[in-house]
Amino acid sequence: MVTSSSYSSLPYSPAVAFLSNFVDATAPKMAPDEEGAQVGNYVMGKVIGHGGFSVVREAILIQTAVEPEAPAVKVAVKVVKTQTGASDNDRVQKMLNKEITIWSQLSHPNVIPLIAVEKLPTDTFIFCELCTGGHLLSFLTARDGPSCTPTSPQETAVGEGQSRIIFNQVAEAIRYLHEDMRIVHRDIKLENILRHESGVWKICDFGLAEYQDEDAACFFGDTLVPFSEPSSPRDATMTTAGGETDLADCTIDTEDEAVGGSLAYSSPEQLRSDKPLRCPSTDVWSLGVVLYALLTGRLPFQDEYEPRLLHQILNGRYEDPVDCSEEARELLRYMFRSKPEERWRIGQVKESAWCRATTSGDVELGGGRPSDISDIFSSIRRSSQQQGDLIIRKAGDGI
Ligand SMILES: Nc1ncnc2c1ncn2[C@@H]1O[C@H](COP(=O)(O)OP(=O)(O)OP(=O)(O)O)[C@@H](O)[C@H]1O
Repeated sequence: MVTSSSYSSLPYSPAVAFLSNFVDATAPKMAPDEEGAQVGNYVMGKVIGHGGFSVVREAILIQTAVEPEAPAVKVAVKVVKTQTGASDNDRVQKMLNKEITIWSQLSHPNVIPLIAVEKLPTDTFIFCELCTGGHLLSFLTARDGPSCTPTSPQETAVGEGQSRIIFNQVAEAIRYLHEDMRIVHRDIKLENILRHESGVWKICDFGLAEYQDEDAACFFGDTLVPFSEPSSPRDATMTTAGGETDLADCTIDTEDEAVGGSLAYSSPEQLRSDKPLRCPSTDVWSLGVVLYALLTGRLPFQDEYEPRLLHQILNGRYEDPVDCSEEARELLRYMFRSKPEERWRIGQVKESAWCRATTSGDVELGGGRPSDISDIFSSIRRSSQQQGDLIIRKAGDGI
């Protein structure tokens, strides 16, 4: 009997092979990164996002594009030029390869799965699960109408119940990276947290991710520097998470490779370091910035004048969100401890009173109930498996 799996070893489905007989060989060739071009088993669709060196598009699995009865399988594809035009193109390509290596090892319901990679002479195409619900920044700003700036959320807090659902999902993704995979993300921010159509929140962008540095002084895993319980942080309207630091004490290297990530989310130890840190405490700080934005609709550390912003971060100065529960404010204080060895680890964050609490608002957000979520996760996993395991192909491998 002929089944769809009978064709799995062929580069194209029979329908595509048949249609290709009618292609005009003299027609001008389409660039592979244009809408309508075919790359691997996908047809390029519209642009849905932009990164520093990438364009992100929708793409449709070819089998589903030419077979009208089949439901269209859409994915996202990040396209990075082989020659980005940057003076340090070699470094960009090296970082891209690192991103692919790390991302391809990940498998978690709150992490966007990588599906396939196609390397052509002109571009690299990274196919991954599509999240049609936008990023967390747009989710927060959309609640306040069109007057919001595109770079920071406004005073549009989503309420503690909804914040907890979103935050617990993101924190679970970070726990998986830190504890199960020993990886640090290093670019946790609202724009890198995307909403799947099922309502589940997932992290993306592993462009700065790295394996944890087990020898680094700031790594406080079980076997190295034992975690010391911090003394109770103070409770003040303007919270200061550490002693005063003078800007002159710090080395601020402005090169991407040195600091990396977005300044408003950077930890004090990262700002003080002249090289990128590989310790999980920096992700916990950035996650604290995400939590603060969820609870208040504002970023905790923001100032148009960069030296003042650096000063706020280095001294851990933020406005205590007095309208929030004491449990939420306590969690923020421990996530914004200036000394990384005093900051809560991700496991402690997940075990905090605020994360474990339940309120009536907890079931309101799409896919919020644990039983529904696990159903969604297994169906997503099934659909990802149907699309096949990760394939990395280079030009010349029969593409
Ligand atoms: N899987 C996806 N589904 C839907 N949209 C996506 C997806 N991946 C990325 N995007 C969109 O594209 C944008 C850029 O993606 P991404 O952050 O991965 O690119 P990048 O080149 O690493 O960016 P940056 O330079 O900011 O690090 C995201 O903010 C998001 O809006």
